[in-house]
Amino acid sequence: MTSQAKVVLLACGSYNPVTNMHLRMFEIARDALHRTGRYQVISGVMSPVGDGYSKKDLVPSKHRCEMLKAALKSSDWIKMDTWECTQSTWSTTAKVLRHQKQQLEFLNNSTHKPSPSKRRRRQHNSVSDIQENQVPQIDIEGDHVPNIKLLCGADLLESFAVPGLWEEEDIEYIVGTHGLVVITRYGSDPLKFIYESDILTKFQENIFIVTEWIYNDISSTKVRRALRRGESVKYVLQDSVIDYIREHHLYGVPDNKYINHMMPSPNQEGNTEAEEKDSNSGEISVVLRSSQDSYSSLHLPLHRMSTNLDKRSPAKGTVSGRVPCFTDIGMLVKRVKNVRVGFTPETCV
Ligand SMILES: Nc1ncnc2c1ncn2[C@@H]1O[C@H](COP(=O)(O)OP(=O)(O)OP(=O)(O)O)[C@@H](O)[C@H]1O
Ligand SMILES: NC(=O)c1ccc[n+]([C@@H]2O[C@H](COP(=O)(O)O)[C@@H](O)[C@H]2O)c1
Repeated sequence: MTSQAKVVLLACGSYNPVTNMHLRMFEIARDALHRTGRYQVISGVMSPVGDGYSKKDLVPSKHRCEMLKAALKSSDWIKMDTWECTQSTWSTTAKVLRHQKQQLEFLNNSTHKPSPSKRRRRQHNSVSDIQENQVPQIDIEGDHVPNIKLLCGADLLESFAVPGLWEEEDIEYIVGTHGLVVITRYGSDPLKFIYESDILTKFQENIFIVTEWIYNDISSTKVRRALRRGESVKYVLQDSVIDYIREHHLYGVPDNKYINHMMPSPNQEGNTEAEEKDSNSGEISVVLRSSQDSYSSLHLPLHRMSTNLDKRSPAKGTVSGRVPCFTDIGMLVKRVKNVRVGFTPETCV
């Protein structure tokens, strides 16, 4: 029986924001590699691009990392490495691969896992609270350093042909030394693309194309567009990511439109009280009527409101005519399930 080659899958991307498809790519790739019987995938690493990458609508890496961190709670084998996004300038993918390779060699040569040096700790300060994820925990057994393969969508492979985007020597290093696992994407024809490229044909045996039969053309661009328009992205992103986006008002999420689509995930329910304590700028009580026609009141911290209420003199009381828009109230009570708001449009200005 031949021994299986150990593989680490590395995916570089903007993750702006991370989608379920970014996570699924790892599952699809691992299944495909395992099916061959030749590989054992021991870990997955996601490396978010740094802020120096001048891509339209790229939100700061601090947010993208926090969203990734939240999303990766659902995986026990995919980790984030924040090295790339804490560099002062944009790092090419070849450079990220070199760094990952060094890390693995270091791990392999030492009996102890590396602890971040003081310098690294300083570098990571800008990305709050994600230190525990910065060095992916990879268990290496045996003498062989695992092979790192770049995991990507077919569009990334096809971007190799964009003039000036990739250095030829980088492509040679990525494909020749490491290898690619390419997930098919709508509208792409990776086999034809490889056929048309001399350099890719040369290293063809290092390119593993995986057809995603459960076709899904989620992209972060489409997600950002939906968010901007106040449309639902539930089941496209992890609930924790949706929660984060809403809390930090990323991607132009409207405060007050189509709010039913932005209902909180179950893990956010019950937060209201904590947020009240948070508030140092007063609160407002909103009277609510449940479907059983019983009434309850909800105290809402003013600093969460996107209304014209005068924060300098917050008066505790019922909603008054100073709340500018009915749907703002919908926003305010969004954490209460099965409740109809028991006030009238007169509360709008
Ligand atoms: N639906 C998908 N199918 C296959 N690969 C995908 C899919 N979505 C993203 N990828 C791949 O995930 C990697 C990281 O994606 P990245 O966040 O940079 O792109 P994206 O989701 O296409 O974002 P954007 O729309 O902002 O360009 C890339 O290799 C990309 O090809
Ligand atoms: N020359 C290069 O190394 C090169 C060029 C373009 C994109 N990339 C990387 O590809 C990933 C995805 O980029 P896009 O989101 O622009 O498709 C990013 O991690 C980016 O850094 C690398």
